[in-house]
Order: sequence, then structure tokens, then C-alpha cells
Amino acid sequence: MTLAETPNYKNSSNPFLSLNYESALESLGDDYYDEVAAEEFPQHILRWRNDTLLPRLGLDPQVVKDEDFITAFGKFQGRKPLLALRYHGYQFGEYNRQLGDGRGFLYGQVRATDGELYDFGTKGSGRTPYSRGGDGMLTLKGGVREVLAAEALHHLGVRTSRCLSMIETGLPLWRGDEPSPTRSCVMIRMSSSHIRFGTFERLHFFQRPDLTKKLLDHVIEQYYRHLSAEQNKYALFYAELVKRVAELVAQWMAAGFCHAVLNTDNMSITGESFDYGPYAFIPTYNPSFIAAYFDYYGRYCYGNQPSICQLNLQMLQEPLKAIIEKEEMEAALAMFDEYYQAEYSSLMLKKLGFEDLPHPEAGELLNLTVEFLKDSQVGYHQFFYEMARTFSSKWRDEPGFVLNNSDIVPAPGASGVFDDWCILYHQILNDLESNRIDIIAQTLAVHNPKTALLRPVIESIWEPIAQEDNWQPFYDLINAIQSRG
Ligand SMILES: Nc1ncnc2c1ncn2[C@@H]1O[C@H](COP(=O)(O)OP(=O)(O)OP(=O)(O)O)[C@@H](O)[C@H]1O
Ligand SMILES: [Mg+2]
Repeated sequence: MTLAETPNYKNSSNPFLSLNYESALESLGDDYYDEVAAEEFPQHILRWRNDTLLPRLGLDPQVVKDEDFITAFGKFQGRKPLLALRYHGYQFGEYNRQLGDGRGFLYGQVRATDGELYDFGTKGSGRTPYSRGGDGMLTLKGGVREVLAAEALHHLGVRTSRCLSMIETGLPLWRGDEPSPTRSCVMIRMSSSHIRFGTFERLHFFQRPDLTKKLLDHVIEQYYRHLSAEQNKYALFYAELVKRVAELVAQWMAAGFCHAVLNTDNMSITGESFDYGPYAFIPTYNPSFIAAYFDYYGRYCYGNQPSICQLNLQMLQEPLKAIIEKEEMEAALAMFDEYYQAEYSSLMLKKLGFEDLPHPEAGELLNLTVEFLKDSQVGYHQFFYEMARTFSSKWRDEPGFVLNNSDIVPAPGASGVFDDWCILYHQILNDLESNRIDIIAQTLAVHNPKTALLRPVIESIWEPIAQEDNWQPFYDLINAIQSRG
């Protein structure tokens, strides 16, 4: 049954069922997905609704009832077909053909008020042909962690998917990495697309260049529309993907974020960040920081993220070479470092208070900042927040005044670098017009929020949920993130 034939769909009083759904992916044909049914859950408790996303869907949060979320995104009433998407992927370097949406499906694609097409994808909605031995479920803690990561990253300026809702579903789950039985939930992710690098890798595996081209045409038409009339649109698409991914990694690095599972099935073809499992924000600057307990060799450690994403882009050339000249892709990929460095420098300078700085000074400040953060092991987020909190025009007077009212205390071994850093920062302030001081204060405040989503912070809001079903600290944390507090 197609969407248009679904009974009462257009007449529904549930605003989520009357959105501007488009069957863009469905209309490509069933080589790309399997129609599946959603799990019927014993319980539906709405734990989180992301009202900040509703205006983008043309909906007034005041009008949308909790029950609307539950019937649409917990009971899945009134929407068909639900599509488990097919994909493969390289996981920790090994090709895995057993993948695909094993605990989720594409609920629908919606044209939002910004004119863009968005996917509503589920996570934790039951078994599919791709579940293998898995139960098709998402733990409540996993849902809480993904909701928080997406909000935090979005508010730090990272191009990311968001969560629209999270509904507790009342099933006991057994997991090796959580005290079990643990609670279950189903989450709705709103993303620019759920087409992954691995979606193309699967088509290559089955030697279907025809399906690869059809999918690529769809991707360009929907997500790289400005290229669709170009004669060389396929090569231009790849070049832009390289740029988007390089910039995305730079955004993670500046935010101090370690994604943890950069398999090619977790890389979006639109260059958007998604799938927040065992991620972590770094406590201190350490390129070797590993977030996933199962990442034994540190393949996806914090400092490896740029090179791993570059490698994933290189591997994507395999399926794409049926359509795009290899030389053109190689030339495009050679730009990765340049794109990455430009974005990383720009973001880090903003965290240091500067929209722009002359070239040699900018490079020197960046290098010295990273050296100090690495040697001193002061809190990464704390350092930047303390800059924002204590910044003063007095810092122009003497290097000794820089950060002197802050909580930043460098370890004895790092005091030399700290002094050098203060001298340079003081010098840069003095090279600028005095009327720039207010702008620096504003820039620092905008780019360095107080709330950092460090692991102890997540555990501190999970504890009351697990112990006494107290959700208030979770809501307080999200409010702080959303209000950039
Ligand atoms: N509990 C589970 N039951 C069934 N399949 C699962 C389960 N957990 C993970 N999988 C499947 O294992 C593969 C890798 O999982 P991964 O954690 O990267 O993705 P995911 O988090 O389930 O989904 P997404 O990438 O959309 O966030 C995917 O094919 C996923 O569907
Ligand atoms: Mg995944």
C-alpha cells in the first residue's frame, strides 16, 4: 500500500500525519529497502519532544499534543510504508555485508519550511531483516545519550542530525555494557538523509552500477541541487562531499568531540553527523583519547578523526568510480587537508575570541594554544569557558593579567608554555584597535558555552532517571544546552 492509499492519512487530526511527506526514496524502487512493520510496544511514555524543531516543520508547539507524538512516533499509526534501508559498510576496516537498518526504518521524508527534504528515521523500533541476532531495540540510556549529543553538537555549530522525540517503550533489554535488564525506548531522528557511504558500497558489492547511478542522481537532485544542472555534476558532487566532510570533522575537533564509531555505515552522504553511540567529549586535549571501550587499538580516537574520514572518502571512490573519473576524485580528495585546516583554524580562533586575525599571528596563537592544552591537561571546555567568563579589557595592560582571575592553573611542567601563551595573547590584543574588545568578549561568549556534555555530566543526569525516574535534571541539562547556558 502506498502512502496515498493509507486510510484517513490526509484527514488525520494528528499534525504529524498531515506534513508534506514526499516519497523520494520510496519512488527509487525496492532495490534500496525492505518494507517492514513496527514493533507493538507494551508502553508509550513520551520522555522528550524537541519543540525547537516543530516550527521548521510548519507546526506550532502549542498545538501539538503529547498524544500526537505517541500515536505517530511510538505507535506508528497511519504511516506506510515503513522502509528498512539496505546498506553495507567497513567496520573497523573490515567489510561487513550483514548490515542495514536492523533496529530502525525510514518513517517518512518531509519537505520542511526551509525547502529542504528531511528524513524521519527511527531507532529502536523493532526487528527487521537486518537485525541479525539483535533485538531491534534501543536502550533508554542510549536514547538519552543520542538526544543530548545531537543538541549539544548543534548548539556548538556542528552540522548534525537532531532528535525529534524519544518514547519509553516498556521492554526489558539485556546489554553487556549497561546494568541489565535495562529500559527501552524508540527515538525519531530528523536528518538530512539516511543514505550512507555504505549504501553505495552495498551496490558496488552487488556490481550494480545502474543502481549506483540512480541513487547518485537522487542524492544530487535532493541534497546537492545547485549542482544538478552542471555538466560535470558527479565530480562536483564528490568534491563538495569532500569539503563537507572535512568541515564536519573540523567542527567535531574544535568542539572537542570524539564520535567513536566512524565506520562507513555511519558516514552520511550529505556530510552530516549522526549516530551517537559510545561518543565522548574530551575531558582534556589528548589526540589519543578513545571513546569506545571496544576500540581496542584506538582506530577512531579523537586525533585520528580527520585521517579516518579522509580514508572513508577514499574508499567511497570504489563504488563511485563506475560514474566518476578516478583522477577527478583523487584531485578532489587532495583538497581535504586544506578544507580541514581552514575550518579548524577559523573555529578555534572564534573559540579564542577572534573572527579573524592576520595570518602569522593566527597560526602562532593556534599552535601555542594546542601545545598548552596538551601539555597542561587543563579541562578543554573549562579553558575556553574560563576565557569567556573572565575576559577583560585589563588583559591588554599586562600579560600577567591574562586569565589571572580564572580557575586555570597550569601544571608545573606547563607553566612556561602558559606564560608564552599569555604574552602572545596580550600582544595580539594590543595589536588590535581598542574598540574590538567588546566584540572579542561577545565572540568568546557565543562560542564557549558553560555547559559541556562530559561523561560525568551525562552520568549525573542518568543516575536520577535510573534510581527514581526523576527526569528533571535531564530537562534542565537540555534547557541549558539549548539556551547556550
Ligand atoms: N539492538 C540491535 N538490534 C538489531 N540490529 C542492531 C542492534 N544494534 C545495532 N544493530 C545493527 O548493527 C549495525 C551497526 O549498528 P550501529 O550502532 O552503527 O547503528 P545504529 O546505531 O543501530 O543505527 P544508526 O546508524 O542509524 O544510528 C546496524 O546495521 C544496526 O542496525
Ligand atoms: Mg550506525
